[in-house]
Amino acid sequence: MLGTKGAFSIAALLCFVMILVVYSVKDSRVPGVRTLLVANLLGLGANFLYGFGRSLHPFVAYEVANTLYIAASLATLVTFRRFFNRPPLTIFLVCVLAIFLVLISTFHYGFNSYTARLVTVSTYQASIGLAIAITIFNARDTWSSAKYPFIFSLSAACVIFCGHTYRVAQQFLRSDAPRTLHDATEWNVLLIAVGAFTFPILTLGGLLIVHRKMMSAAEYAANHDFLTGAWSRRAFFEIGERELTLADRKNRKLSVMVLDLDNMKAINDTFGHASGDEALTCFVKNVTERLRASDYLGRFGGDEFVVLMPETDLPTAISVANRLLCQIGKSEDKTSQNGGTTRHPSFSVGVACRLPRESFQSLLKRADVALYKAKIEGRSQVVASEEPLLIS
Ligand SMILES: Nc1nc2c(ncn2[C@@H]2O[C@H](COP(=O)(O)OP(=O)(O)OP(=O)(O)O)[C@@H](O)[C@H]2O)c(=O)[nH]1
Repeated sequence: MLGTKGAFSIAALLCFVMILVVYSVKDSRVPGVRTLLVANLLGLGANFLYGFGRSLHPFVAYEVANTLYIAASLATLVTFRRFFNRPPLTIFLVCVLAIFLVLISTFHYGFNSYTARLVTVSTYQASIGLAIAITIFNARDTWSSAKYPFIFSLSAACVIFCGHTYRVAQQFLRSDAPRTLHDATEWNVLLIAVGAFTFPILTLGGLLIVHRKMMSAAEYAANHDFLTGAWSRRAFFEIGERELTLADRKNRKLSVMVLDLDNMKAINDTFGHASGDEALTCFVKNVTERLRASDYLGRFGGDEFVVLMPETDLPTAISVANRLLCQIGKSEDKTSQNGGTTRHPSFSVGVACRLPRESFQSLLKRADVALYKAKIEGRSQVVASEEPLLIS
């Protein structure tokens, strides 16, 4: 049967392995990774001292070991709060650590009681397990479609809460409750093993979350334009083909509009490239705010954008384009927060509604031809295409 020293040694080894793995994602830019690294360093020290510190000075065996353990779990809590952009509550947690240290010293030097120390440590650990579980649960709206890393971590935090609560209860209920940390009764070893192993397991959950966040960031970068956040050309085509199939199946209309900012070159040449960038970003934000949630705005390149409007016929698409032009294209240039001026260039729009069995490329081409007409007819206007083109 595994003894308590064996359990602490394995837990220390697991923390060491976790350090090596977490270190490999330290440059992932996911907030919380460095705190997770610190948590495992502290956990490694705590488990080592719990296992072998009794041969050292009592202050190291009791105060230092317990403080490292609690600091490790506080750092884990901060990690999970950072994962979900919650404030780390550093000052509050430092106060918790100080109170803990005072209590442990009191139950060591003032009134030497193993039970009192056990209750203190396990109550803290149960509270931290609960706090981590609540943090993960409260952020469920931000869990991506792949929920596994979040459910895994939530379960590990719940096991920590239940395990430590059970340990405290058993200390009062059982006649053979342990009198020292290294008491070799089966249930003492079992509970210590559960407590010691769940933190590396929680780290594993954290790593799964980091991995998920890295994948989400990569997916976002591949599918969105870096400057404006609009859908990338590639993603827009994928969405277009999907919506086209859907429109066919449900026998619904599908419209697109191609929007091109007027005289962007003049803005860049007169006010600088940064001003041009800001005009593009501002344009996307303004258009997005005025579209339905079911519409898609993509950047096709330069100052040309495309909007895909499912379930929209031509008259509706034209009125949407005119509304956008009226509300955004005719806005005055505004003084921005940093004292500069945000340019609101006007734009030209080509609109097309899908003809029966028409391909997505042909639909886009017709809208593009209509845009060209709008440009040569004087810009800042909407032109609709009704002519089918012979493109398959
Ligand atoms: N600042 C900035 N400018 C861009 C970006 N992409 C394209 N442009 C500029 O947008 C301009 C696009 O030129 P065109 O569409 O040919 O012409 P235009 O000046 O907008 O004039 P019309 O479209 O004919 O009204 C070029 O000067 C590009 O340098 C970008 O990401 N940032």
